[in-house]
Amino acid sequence: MGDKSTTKPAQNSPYVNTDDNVVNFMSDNPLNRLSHQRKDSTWLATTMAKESTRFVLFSNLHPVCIPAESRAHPAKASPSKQQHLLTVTHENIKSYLEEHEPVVVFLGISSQNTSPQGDSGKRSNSTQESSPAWFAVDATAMSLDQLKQFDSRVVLLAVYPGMMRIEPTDAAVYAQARALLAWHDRYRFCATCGCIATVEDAGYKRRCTNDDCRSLQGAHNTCYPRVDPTVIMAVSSVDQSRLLLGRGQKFPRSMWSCLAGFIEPGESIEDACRREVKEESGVCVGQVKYHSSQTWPMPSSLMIGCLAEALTSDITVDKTELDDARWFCREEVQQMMQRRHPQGLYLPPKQAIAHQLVLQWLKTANL
Ligand SMILES: NC(=O)C1=CN([C@@H]2O[C@H](COP(=O)(O)OP(=O)(O)OC[C@H]3O[C@@H](n4cnc5c(N)ncnc54)[C@H](O)[C@@H]3O)[C@@H](O)[C@H]2O)C=CC1
Repeated sequence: MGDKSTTKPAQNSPYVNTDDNVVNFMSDNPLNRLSHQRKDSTWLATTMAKESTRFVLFSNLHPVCIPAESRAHPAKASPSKQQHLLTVTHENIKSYLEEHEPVVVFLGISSQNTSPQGDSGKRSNSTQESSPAWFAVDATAMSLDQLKQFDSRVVLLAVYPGMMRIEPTDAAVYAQARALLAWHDRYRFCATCGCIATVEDAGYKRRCTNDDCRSLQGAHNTCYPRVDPTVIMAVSSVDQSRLLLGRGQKFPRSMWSCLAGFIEPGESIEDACRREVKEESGVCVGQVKYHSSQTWPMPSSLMIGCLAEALTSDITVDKTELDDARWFCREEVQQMMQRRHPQGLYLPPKQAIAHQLVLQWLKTANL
């Protein structure tokens, strides 16, 4: 599906994915995950203890961040609201690890030129080593005062919209770490037999402690981190002149977005798009084309972004799912995109795949 050579749109389709490399926010992870090292406990222990190794911290699944101005080049700093993940050394958190034995997840090894930013200023000189390793730590048992001892400017970023403020260079690392820590937070017990399940494979597996448990035989999805595929689609009207947008019940009052929903077991992406749009808005959808994807670690979605064509136009809103749904003409969509809509209506920010799908629709709609 990700292979663009196999996803070329049909001739005469108005949808042409002009961006060969769609890189959404939280994509393009700069870390090499080195999955083959996850079972090597000796290597992991040695790597964790290295001076150059960096630990990112989460408290109640909120990332511990510092303002982006702390970059090495303040002149190029982003607006002050931007945040970096705080990183600390093994020396900084050794006693916390020993005392609390928190969940620790190995994230990967950074290459020298692409490592995420956001050092606390208190870590050791990592430039001596070309490829520092990165780990994520559940630091929930640390008080805010303890966290502030690493850096007095630390903040805990809320999930949404807080995480939109994470610097793009750190965003994929945040997503990887949060998705895994959120999984451990909810799956402490074996889903097959209910016994305690312990962390294995550097945080990428949980193992049931009951020797008779069926989850210990074969590949069991109860042992591995969840990824929940979720479709999100920009639905174009039959004549391509309008876009279908909806308002979720928990959305800010004036925000509209693409319709979205979880893929059900045994369902294709295309079928899920058609079902979700029909259920939520009553609109029938025909052609569905893949556009791009976005990890959405709240807690474990993989957003599969599509461009779709409606076959019908009458709308019947499912009020249990949506507050409202309606067609918007191109001019209105542009006004919403540029935040100059007369009624103050707007779209999700550029970090959300919904925004990118609408942008693509604006670029390619055949008007
Ligand atoms: N990145 C983006 O641009 C956007 C992301 N999203 C995300 O897409 C996801 C789905 O959107 P909505 O349907 O509007 O969410 P929602 O939160 O309104 O609906 C979720 C409901 O779906 C059901 N459900 C079915 N399978 C589920 C599963 N595997 N996990 C959790 N709930 C499941 C539950 O009843 C739940 O209440 C949400 O996580 C939302 O945050 C939604 C819109 C834009």
